[in-house]
Amino acid sequence: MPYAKELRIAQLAVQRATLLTKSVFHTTAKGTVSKEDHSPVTVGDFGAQALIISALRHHFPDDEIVAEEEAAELIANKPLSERIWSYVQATMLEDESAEQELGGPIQSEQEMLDAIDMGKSPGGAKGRIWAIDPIDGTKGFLRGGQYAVCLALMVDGDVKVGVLGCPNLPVDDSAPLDAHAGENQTDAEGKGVIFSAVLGEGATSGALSRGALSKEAPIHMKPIEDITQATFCESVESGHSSHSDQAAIAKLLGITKPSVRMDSQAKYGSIARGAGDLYLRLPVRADYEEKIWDHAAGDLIVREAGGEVTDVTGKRLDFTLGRTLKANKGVVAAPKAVHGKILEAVKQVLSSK
Ligand SMILES: Nc1ncnc2c1ncn2[C@@H]1O[C@H](COP(=O)(O)O)[C@@H](O)[C@H]1OP(=O)(O)O
Ligand SMILES: [Mg+2]
Repeated sequence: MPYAKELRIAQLAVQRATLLTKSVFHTTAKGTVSKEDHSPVTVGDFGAQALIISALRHHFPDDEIVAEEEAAELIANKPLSERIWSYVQATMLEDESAEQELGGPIQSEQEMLDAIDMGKSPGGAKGRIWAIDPIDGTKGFLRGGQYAVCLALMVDGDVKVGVLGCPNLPVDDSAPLDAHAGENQTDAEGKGVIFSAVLGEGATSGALSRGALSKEAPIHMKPIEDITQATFCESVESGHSSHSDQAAIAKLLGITKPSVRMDSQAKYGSIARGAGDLYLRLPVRADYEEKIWDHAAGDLIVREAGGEVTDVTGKRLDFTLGRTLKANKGVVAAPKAVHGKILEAVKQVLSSK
């Protein structure tokens, strides 16, 4: 299979980084990390980014990396840096050979800071570029709801590999999404899934456990026979996408079920496995540029599961323009067969504003 090594390393790196975010969440819940500047998001974001970059550097030293965080804040804040370092040191895959495969643990706090700072690539249309979002869905993470650890490889602007670690989604692909999918899912029975895709090779899901990664199963979007029965996913945050425009589109399509609100790229994974049908992300602010790390993995996973992903004008997401999707506005993701129909409704609602 093409990109087999990249896929394997990406999956293990996401698995390990996800473990760190979970342990930060749990320690925080017990009150250990409580000061403002040691917020669980900050600690989890930096720690997960360090772990992912160190694995990528070990295997693919010449690749570029686009990641959300920079180390400057930590260099100016020693207690915060030490706090993150303690989590990074304590996080290891249970499967020892997999841990070794990732290049083993980071050796020092300085090495951790150096790793964090290797995510400053400007991105672009040429070469091999990884995009990392160590904790996508910050608000969901804090609520104990949905968040995702996201990693994608682009080659000459084309997403080739995408991996999403979603620790609070059900393992079972056929578990229906309900309106509470985004709430307090932490450590509920049977939670934790890793979605993966390689361009041209399909998309899969598997259990995201502490131990060796389980065998994965192919996933597919659900064929929609009657659009009025569709379930659509949207952000929890009304500042990230327009709930009112999305409601108007649903109404125009005759959809009567309430939307399922959840944070992060868990939305892409959920529709890719057929648990939901559509993902609508209508812009709130005309000047917001979506970040490549917020979409690269999800875009590929949905397309490889039989879906189509465009912006609100019908253009494919364009990952060649740097760290943001500056040529796109919003996201419309749906099974191929109905995407055109959804897009018509999107255009109609937007033009009537
Ligand atoms: N105005 C905005 N429009 C769309 N997305 C936004 C906006 N502001 C922030 N975001 C991004 O939305 C992502 C979360 O999406 P979701 O609502 O689907 O969970 C975050 O990565 C966040 O970026 P940031 O990390 O810079 O805050
Ligand atoms: Mg994000």
